[in-house]
Formats: sequence, structure tokens, C-alpha cells
Amino acid sequence: MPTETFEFQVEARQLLQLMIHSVYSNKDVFLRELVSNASDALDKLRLAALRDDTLDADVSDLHIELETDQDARTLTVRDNGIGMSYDEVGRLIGTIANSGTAAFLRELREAQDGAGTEGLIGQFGVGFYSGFMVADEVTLLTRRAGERQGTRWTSRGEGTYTLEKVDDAPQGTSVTLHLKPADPDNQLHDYTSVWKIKEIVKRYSDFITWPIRLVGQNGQNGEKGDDGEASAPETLNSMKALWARSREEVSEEEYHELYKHIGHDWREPLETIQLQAEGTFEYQALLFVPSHAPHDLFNQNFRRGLQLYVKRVFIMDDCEELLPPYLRFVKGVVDAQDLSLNVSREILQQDRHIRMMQRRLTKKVLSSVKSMMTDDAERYATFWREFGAVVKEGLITDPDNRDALLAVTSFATTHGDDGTVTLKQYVERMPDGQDDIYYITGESRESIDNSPHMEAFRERGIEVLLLTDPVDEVWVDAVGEFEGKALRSIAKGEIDLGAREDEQSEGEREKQAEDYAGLLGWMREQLSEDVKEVRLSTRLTVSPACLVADSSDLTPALENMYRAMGQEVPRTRRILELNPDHALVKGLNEAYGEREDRSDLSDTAELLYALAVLAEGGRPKDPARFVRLMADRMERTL
Ligand SMILES: Nc1ncnc2c1ncn2[C@@H]1O[C@H](COP(=O)(O)OP(=O)(O)OP(=O)(O)O)[C@@H](O)[C@H]1O
Repeated sequence: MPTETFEFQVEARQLLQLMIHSVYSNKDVFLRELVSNASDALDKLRLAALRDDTLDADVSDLHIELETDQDARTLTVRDNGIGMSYDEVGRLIGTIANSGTAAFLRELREAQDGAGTEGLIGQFGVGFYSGFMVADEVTLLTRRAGERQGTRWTSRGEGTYTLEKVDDAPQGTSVTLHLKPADPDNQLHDYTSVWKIKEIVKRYSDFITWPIRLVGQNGQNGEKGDDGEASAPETLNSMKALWARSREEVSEEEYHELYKHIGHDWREPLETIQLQAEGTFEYQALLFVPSHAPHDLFNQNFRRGLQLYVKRVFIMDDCEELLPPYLRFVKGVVDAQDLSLNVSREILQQDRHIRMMQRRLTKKVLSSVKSMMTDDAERYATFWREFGAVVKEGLITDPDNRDALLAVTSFATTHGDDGTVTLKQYVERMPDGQDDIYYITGESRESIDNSPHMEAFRERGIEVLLLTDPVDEVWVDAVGEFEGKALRSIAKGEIDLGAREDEQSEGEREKQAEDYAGLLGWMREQLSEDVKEVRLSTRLTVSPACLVADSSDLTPALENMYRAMGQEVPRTRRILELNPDHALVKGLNEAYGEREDRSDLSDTAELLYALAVLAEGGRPKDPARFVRLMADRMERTL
């Protein structure tokens, strides 16, 4: 058969370079990756055979074999699983289909210094390519179950690989690594050594549910029978399904290795959650909260969901029906006893038991977060930093669990030592006379901190929650109140903070309103395109003006969000509030009273409006005109 040579896709080449130059110091993990792929291939074959009894495949002894050869310096990882067709090898092995990995490579390219690369690389399972950390040539021989012809793939990891059709390949896949010379100083061990292989399998792959056997240790002593014949192959792993065992029996490390296998993450999880449901519908679940949010968590096609097993048989990855979208970062396994092995996605969507499982698993995750919050504030803080923005989606979409969600939600705040607060804590420390829970939304903590809306609150020491996630704009309206206290945006509606001792009396205020009535009406006309009302403010102490919305209006951020999603939204005209104690506003009022020709003043009114827009981090409607008017006024001060 002719051998064809192909070039690696750009990203694949890049990843290979990283592997060859080994940015990752712990090279042992290549074996975990290859065993993990082999295990997946066995899962897939068993399922395919269950679903299609005409499939011409041997499923009588599914297993993984590791074969070492000290003389040839090779290590082979072999499975008799699903295998790959010629086309699949080209598609799956020559390219990087996983968009996450491609994005990771871009990130890596952008990271200037080499430091931190290990952290970055840990976000992605590098899979098959990790073989090139320890080998200078890799050969893969595979035949897809049910097909006659096999394929041989070979590469030295440089720019190209070869593909060749072969007639005599066994079912499944074998990956042969032509090992680099051992270099223990650089953690490159001798991977033909039986004890090393045993150690790695025990450490990383013990839970794999298929037997991992050690065969044909060419060149090593002590592994043969008395008569010189090879003894029966030794199974290296215990194959214990961790989720079926009680927590006391399993070490943290074992849980973590399972997480890394199913979560495609090289880091430890933040939290391990176990659930054994007994009764009429039995199932076991082992869930993990990662310690870092994946970079594509907010992408529409983020692959979410748990692995579903039925009576220890792997059924599917990414089973979305088991947890709501706002817990999409949770990884794990659910093994149900009473589902059919033929269960399909369509059936899952309608199954009553699956809905019950979802409810129970959701509650379990939320209660684990609650315990984390009470028992380990630091871990909870990590959780919330990484996943808070996603969890808050549940406040909108899952009214049934709203209370549980609010109990684990925390906010940045203007008060408090550690800077975050729960709604419960906020309400508990609300002073007498304050009826509402105040919050402000914005793009960043900085823009909020300097917002004019905060002035009166800061001056009176009233606590304000600082909400900076896009989802905050939406859930606050959906939730509306907490323990009978309304959630009130300090940038919306009229604010009555009650009288301060040094404040004007009612009479003085009325007089002031009268004094300004002319100016306010005139400004409203001048600015009618942009504002629906101009009034005196109770929330400003330093700034001359700010913009506020009516309680029912969309905020500018929400307006932008809807537009970004392609929805038509009419432009909301807001209310311009003026600070009657500010010299500029006072002066404007006086000039308004004295002058006949107010053309100059209308420019000042426009500028005042633009300043209010700028102060909340917005952008004047016509920046060039704004600059011209501003420069003109500055010039007059010289
Ligand atoms: N032993 C195998 N048998 C059958 N298919 C395999 C085997 N090894 C790899 N593949 C196929 O090649 C694909 C790419 O493998 P690779 O290890 O690069 O990434 P992955 O396993 O999909 O992702 P990750 O490494 O992030 O878990 C796999 O998804 C699988 O379809």
C-alpha cells in the first residue's frame, strides 16, 4: 500500500513543538493520556456493540495492554476498542479539533514570558500528542471495529506525518512510542522499566474500569515463569468504580485522578461531591467543581454535562439533562441502576427520573457550596470568583432554587473588611430607618466607585452592593426583593435617604425648587432628544449632574446587551439630575435668570449633560462637538 505524507495543521504543529520541547515538567502524564484515550475507545465499542448487534466486532475481552521492550526502547499502549478509520485518523490525529485547545494555543502565543505556561497548559488535555514528550517517533496502528482495513500513522512530530493502509491490523488501536533516551534530571524516566510503568498506572489510572495489563516485558528479568515462558499478564489497576465506593475507602488523590480523566484538566478540583441515592430509583454520583473556570464557559457551544453510566456501562459524555445550565462547570459521573442501556438523548429529555435526578443533584451541589461558604471561606471565595457569574444565571432561570442560590451568592460592597457580603449579612447590618437594599450595576468596580450616584450614599455611610457581572443587570429585576426588603438601584428612580441634621428644611427645599423651576423646564426643552426630565438631585454632593433611570427603564448596559444580541431596543431617555449646591449649576441658574439671549447657555446645558454621561463611563453622543465646546470654554478661562 502506498504511504502518503501529510502536513500537520498549524495548531497541531505548535502543540507538538510544545510537547517536544516539553513545557510540562511532569512527563509521566503521557501514559495517563494514552490510557485515557484507550479507555474511551473501549467504552465506545461496548456501547456501539450494545446498540447494534450486527456490528462485526469482538467484545469478549476488552482491555488495555502495555508492552515494554527494553532492547528496542519502545513502549506500546494497545486497546481492542472502537479504533479509527483511515479518514478518522487523518481528521482526529493530524488536526486539533478541540476549539478550546486552539484558543489555548493562541493564549500561549500571547503569553510573553515562558513563566506560567505550565499553568496554561494545565487547562487543556493535550491528549495523544503528549507522547512526543517522551518519544522521538510515534507509530499508531488502528482498525475500526467492523471494518476490514487498518491504518498506520507515523510521525517524528516535526512537520509531517505519514498514513498507510494496512491489511493485517487487529481491531482497536496500538500506539508505539520510540522512546527518547532516559534523562532523569529532566524528569524523563525510563519508560521501559516495569516498576515505573506500574507506578504510573497505579497513580494515574487505577480507577479505569477496564483491565490494564502488562505484557511481553522484553529485556527485563524477573517477570517470566519458571520455565522461561511469559507468565499470565498482570493486571495493574484495581478497576474500582470510585463513585460506587464509600468516601472513607477512597483517597483524595484517587478522586483527583478521576477528575482529571473526565474533566480533561490537569489541576486538582476545588471540591468533590458524592451522592448515593437509594430507593426506587438508585444511582450514584460523583461530582467535581473545578478550581478554574474554563475559558469558554460563556461560549454558546460550551460542552457541558456529566458522564452518564448505566450499571457501570459508559453511556454518554456531556449529558446535559443532569444539571441545569447555570451549573455547567460541574464535571462528574452519574451511574444509574434503573435506566435502559439504550437510553437516548430524546428519552432523557422526557424522563421523569432524570428530572428528579437533576433536582436532587442541583440541591446537592448548592448545599455543598453552602458548606464551603461556612467551613472554608477562602475556598468559597475561589469558587465565587471563578463561577459566581454563571451561578447567578440561576437566579433568573431557576425560581425553585432561588432561596438556596441567594444563600450562596455574595457581592462586592462598599462596606465590610473582606469586601464581600451576602444579602442576609447586608440586611442584618442595615441601620434603622433604611428600608431597601441598595445596589449599583456597572462594568467595573472602578467605574462604579467613582460614579456620581454614589456620592450621597458615601457621604452618609450607607452600604451599597457593587454589581459588575453582565447578568447582574437582569437577575436583580427578576428577584426584586430579599426578606421583604426591595432591591433598589441607586441609579434608578427618586432616592429619599431621609433628612440629615445639617440639611435644609422642607421650606428651604420648596423655595429652592421654585428658584430652579424656570431653568429645569428650559433645559428639558433644550435636551429633549436625550432626556425626559430635568430635576434637582438628592444624591449628588460633589458632581454637578448625573443621569438616572426610571425604575422601569432599561439601564444603558442592558440596552447595549440587547443590541449586541441583535434585538431592536428603543433608546431610553433618562432623567438628568442637577446638584443645586454646585457652583456651576448655581451660576447657570443665575445666568438663565439674567440673560435674554440664551444661545450660549444652551451649549452649557449640552455640556452638562455630556459630563453626566462621561461620569458614568459613557461616551458623549458627538465627541468632536463635545471637545470643541469644552475647548472654547477652557480658552475663555485663560
Ligand atoms: N486509542 C484510541 N482509539 C480510538 N480513538 C482514539 C484513540 N486515541 C485517540 N483517539 C481519537 O483521537 C481523538 C483525539 O485524541 P486526543 O487525545 O488528541 O484528544 P482527546 O482525547 O479528544 O481530548 P483530550 O486529550 O483533551 O481528552 C480522540 O478524541 C479520539 O476520537
